[in-house]
Amino acid sequence: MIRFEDRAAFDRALDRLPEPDGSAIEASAARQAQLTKPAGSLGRLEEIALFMAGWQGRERPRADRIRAAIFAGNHGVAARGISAFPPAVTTQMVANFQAGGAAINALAASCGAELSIVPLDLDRPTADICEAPAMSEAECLDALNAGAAAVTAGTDLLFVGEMGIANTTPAAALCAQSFGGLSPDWIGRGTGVDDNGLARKADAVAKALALHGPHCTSAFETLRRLGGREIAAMAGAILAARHLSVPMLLDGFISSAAIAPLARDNPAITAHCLAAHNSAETGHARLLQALRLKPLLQLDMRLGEGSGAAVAAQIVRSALAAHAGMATFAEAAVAGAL
Ligand SMILES: Cc1cc2ncn([C@H]3O[C@H](COP(=O)(O)O)[C@@H](O)[C@H]3O)c2cc1C
Ligand SMILES: O=C(O)c1cccnc1
Repeated sequence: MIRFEDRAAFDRALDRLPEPDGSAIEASAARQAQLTKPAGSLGRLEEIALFMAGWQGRERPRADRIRAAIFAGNHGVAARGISAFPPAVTTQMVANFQAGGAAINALAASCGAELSIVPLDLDRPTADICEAPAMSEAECLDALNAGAAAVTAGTDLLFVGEMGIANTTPAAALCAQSFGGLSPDWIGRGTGVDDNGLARKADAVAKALALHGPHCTSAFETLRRLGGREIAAMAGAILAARHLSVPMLLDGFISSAAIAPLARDNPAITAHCLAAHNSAETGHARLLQALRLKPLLQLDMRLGEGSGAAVAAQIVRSALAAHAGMATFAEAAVAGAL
């Protein structure tokens, strides 16, 4: 298991990222070239198979052990009227996850993922990012480590998700801080705020950036000041997964925003991640471009919880089923290309 002892350990882990297993990728590509289909005809399914081969270190990667971790946190900035729902919904939805009644329960079961729910100090919202850093150094480290603790070596595929009323606002702030651009580019309606709510979000992001921007000199500091516990937990899980060579699916706007400050410091952090889908939330398409990730799906989803990743996991399973299960030209006695 990975644990970040202090912020310097987190910085070091982000600085020294392991690479995928090149020989497994080569072996997998050699097998792919022999399968009974025109070269390239399975399109991105072929890329996915090689991606998974590299991180799993095997010619025929598997999708038997899929795990999902959903992190939940509450946000002080929610008091600014920036969500269409009250903050109490975070805790209520955690109970719903635990009872099996949320979208992610159904979708995780459908893709065969083992789901863990990780509530993070729900009775202690983070500070309002317009007034103070969201978290102390110790709180941020705890959240990063809660994420890291959810990652198990030998997992075939991992995805992370979140629940935290108001968290599209810190997510927008993280994007603006990490990649620049105008705040409105990163601000969307989240759970469905009206125009006044949208204006309050823009105001909150502008205030937070003015207060913290000059101090956001590292990924850790950016997450600590502008993020939230569930967001830092997703970042910790992403970095830990990299060090345990576990391939990942990123979900929507918020899970992609969690990796943004890491990518700002070390763009190579995205190499073990596939982007599951392009969320309907404003800013996600721009964010995926900045991360240089091409989403697998465009389903107009905008839920979070890891829901888009659970659907995309089905695509990964299909890719690996074809790669492992198809006959070669020789085995099937089919003539190869002229
Ligand atoms: C019932 C319900 C279930 C959810 N599941 C995920 N979210 C999503 O909506 C929230 C972010 O949007 P905003 O910034 O507008 O609050 C997060 O909790 C996110 O996971 C939900 C929201 C609600 C209301
Ligand atoms: O894309 C997401 O992750 C998202 C969008 C809106 C609300 N909650 C989550």
